[in-house]
Amino acid sequence: MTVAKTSHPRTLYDKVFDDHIVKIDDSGSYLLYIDRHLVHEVTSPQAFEGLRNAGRSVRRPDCTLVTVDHNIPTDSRKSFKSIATFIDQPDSRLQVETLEENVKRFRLPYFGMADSRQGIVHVVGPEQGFTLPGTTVVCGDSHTSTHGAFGALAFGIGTSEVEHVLATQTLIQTKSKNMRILIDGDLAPGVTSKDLVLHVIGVIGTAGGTGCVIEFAGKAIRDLSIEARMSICNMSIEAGARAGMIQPDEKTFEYIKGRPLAPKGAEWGKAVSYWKTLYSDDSAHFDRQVVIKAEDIIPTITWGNSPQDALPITGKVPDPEDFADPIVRDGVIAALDYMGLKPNTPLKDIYVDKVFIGSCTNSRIEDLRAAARVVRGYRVAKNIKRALVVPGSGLVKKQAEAEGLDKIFTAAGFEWREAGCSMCLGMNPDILSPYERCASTSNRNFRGRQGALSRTHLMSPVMAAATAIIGHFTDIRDFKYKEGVDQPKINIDDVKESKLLEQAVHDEEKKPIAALTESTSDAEIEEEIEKEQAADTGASMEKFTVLTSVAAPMTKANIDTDAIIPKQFLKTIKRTGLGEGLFYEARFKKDESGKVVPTDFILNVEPYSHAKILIVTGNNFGCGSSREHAPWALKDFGIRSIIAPSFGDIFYNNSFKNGLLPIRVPQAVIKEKLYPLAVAKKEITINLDKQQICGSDGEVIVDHFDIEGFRKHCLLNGLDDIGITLQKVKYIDAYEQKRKVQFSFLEGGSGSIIVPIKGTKKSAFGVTAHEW
Ligand SMILES: CC(C)[C@H](C(=O)O)[C@@H](O)C(=O)O
Ligand code: SF4
Repeated sequence: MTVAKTSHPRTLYDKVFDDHIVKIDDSGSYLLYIDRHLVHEVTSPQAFEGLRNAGRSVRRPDCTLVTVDHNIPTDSRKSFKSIATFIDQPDSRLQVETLEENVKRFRLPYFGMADSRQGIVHVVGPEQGFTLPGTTVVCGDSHTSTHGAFGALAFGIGTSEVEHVLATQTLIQTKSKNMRILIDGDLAPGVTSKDLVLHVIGVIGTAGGTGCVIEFAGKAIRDLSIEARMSICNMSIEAGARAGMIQPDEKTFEYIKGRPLAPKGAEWGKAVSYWKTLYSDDSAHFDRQVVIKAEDIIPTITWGNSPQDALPITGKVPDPEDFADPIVRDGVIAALDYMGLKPNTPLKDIYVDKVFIGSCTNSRIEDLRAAARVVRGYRVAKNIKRALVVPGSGLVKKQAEAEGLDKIFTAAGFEWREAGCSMCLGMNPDILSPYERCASTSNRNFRGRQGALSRTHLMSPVMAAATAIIGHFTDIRDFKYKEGVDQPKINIDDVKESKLLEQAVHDEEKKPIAALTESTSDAEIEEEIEKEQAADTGASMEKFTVLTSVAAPMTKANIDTDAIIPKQFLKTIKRTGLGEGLFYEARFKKDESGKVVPTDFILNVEPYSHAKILIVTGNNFGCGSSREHAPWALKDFGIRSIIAPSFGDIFYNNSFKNGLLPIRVPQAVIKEKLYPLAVAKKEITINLDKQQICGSDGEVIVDHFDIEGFRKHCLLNGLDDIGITLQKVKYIDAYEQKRKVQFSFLEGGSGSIIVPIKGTKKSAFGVTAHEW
């Protein structure tokens, strides 16, 4: 374990980072130990396949926790028997079944659909006490940033990195910059942490936190509950940050205490002593600081297709005429057109069709309580076609039912669903129809996110609930709550929550093992393991040396990974064949007869349909979701390099793992030199070794672009970084030995959860993860 550098003042992020360094590479990249790895069905199949192909195993099942969330229907599970009979959509079913196969094959702690503890990964981790202060937490999901609310360093990773963590329990990382957002003062009544984070993103923009870990600090943050803090860190990814963090405090410790996977007995005291050291020192250096007055924030909603399109509810739909920059103006025109909005319409005059209360941002018990208080005694407005409440986990659902919230919602005309991601991105059947407008408590309003041509407006649970009742966007501060004694009761009782958690552990341990997907027998698994272990180890990646091609020009900013590869293509369990889905919504449309036909999108036009390079003038290419399907789709289409002023952090990382070279070039150089060449259909040449970009006549356009040494080395030589890390296994062993002593309270992890495997040799009732 590298000794923490204590000689100079450090930030919270610096401290957690330092405590996880396994090894610093000669090129300056860090091998970081990962304490907690959450896994779901969408981003893991290809990672497990990679392990199997290389004969590798999961290094720390006890640091791993698996659940299903994205693909599962949210219908009642009263008649649930198995995935095979419950999930109708074949590709969703295959993804969940594949996860169950992998859980069996690698003996991993798992909350399946029959387990009351199943839910959205980012709700389940904290709820179980798996997420702890000062830990490194990762998941193949961009909203892993949620867990930073506990003072954890938590970030989303791509599938190649999921595989890396499964195999090595480490990740190769570079150090991010430190950014602090200070929110002083008090939030006004009716203003929630969701308004706060939407306001922040409105101020700093979706690229505002690029390259940084943001620490949220100040009185307004300290005053928030832990669940409210989670909503803030959750959306730090929408601000472009690698992660969001909040200093852990007494409220944090109180929240964690007694949760099933939290440290117990003497380990608890040891943990708290360490957690109390996790704060930014007084004179610690922040590369960037933004100060916001809490009093300036009023209930906020979004109007466009980027979370930065946030406005106070008292505002009006923007007018393109007010924007001088042509890229921004065109973006506003396109967003208004997509969203079906007229400039200068007061936001409060906009009617909606559907309301969604759920997602990893706002589906916890406090969110549901707050929304229930709004709807109590009312009925949803006549124009509302559907209003859904989707609790974040089975246990949140039980808790809400114990408090009577479900009755309040159903009496008002809401549907009360089972836990999952649901209409946040509609990988399950919960979607909007084309042109439907939704008031949503989720975190992304990208085009097509909630269904093809869907229109999403982000807001807090109380604002969404009030919209459902009034029928159009409403300022919650003007809303008349019905608090009278004649109203249905909400029985808030926090004691019940810990009882429910305890009870769930007890019940689930006693239950007969749920029937997991059974297509592979245990004997077959054993045979497979032997074969795989005898197989060759070490995968490799396509080399990148010199690339010459025409380049396809694009001008948009904030091209998100939902646009690069929409959700319907995420249901594959393979890495290949995704080229067909690349920029699907922009590349294809339906003609009058309903036939799908190509549009005049740049990649459909010769010679760009054969371009190997993309040149993008707008900032923040690849922002949003962690889906590695985005670089897979680009690669499958034939693209090998993207040149842009800036990139989404996770997309940038994921590209390198797939032999794709993202190059950051100043916007002015792109606009003045590279873009004109692309438009003129001239070839350009990228030389990775020289770090140069040249024009078709050999003229040097970019003399020296930046790329980190380690990444360059891997790309030039086509090296698989899992193989490289495994050569350093003695350092990982040494770190783990020291961790056992210094951070003994992290041992155990998810190890006490019974792995639901029927008929294994170990026990007829399953095995606990630590036995393996
Ligand atoms: C499926 C997953 C890769 C994705 C993410 O990383 O965010 C999803 O959770 C989302 O919200 O778009
Ligand atoms: S953002 Fe939505 S889809 Fe992604 S993990 Fe959260 S709830 Fe699931």
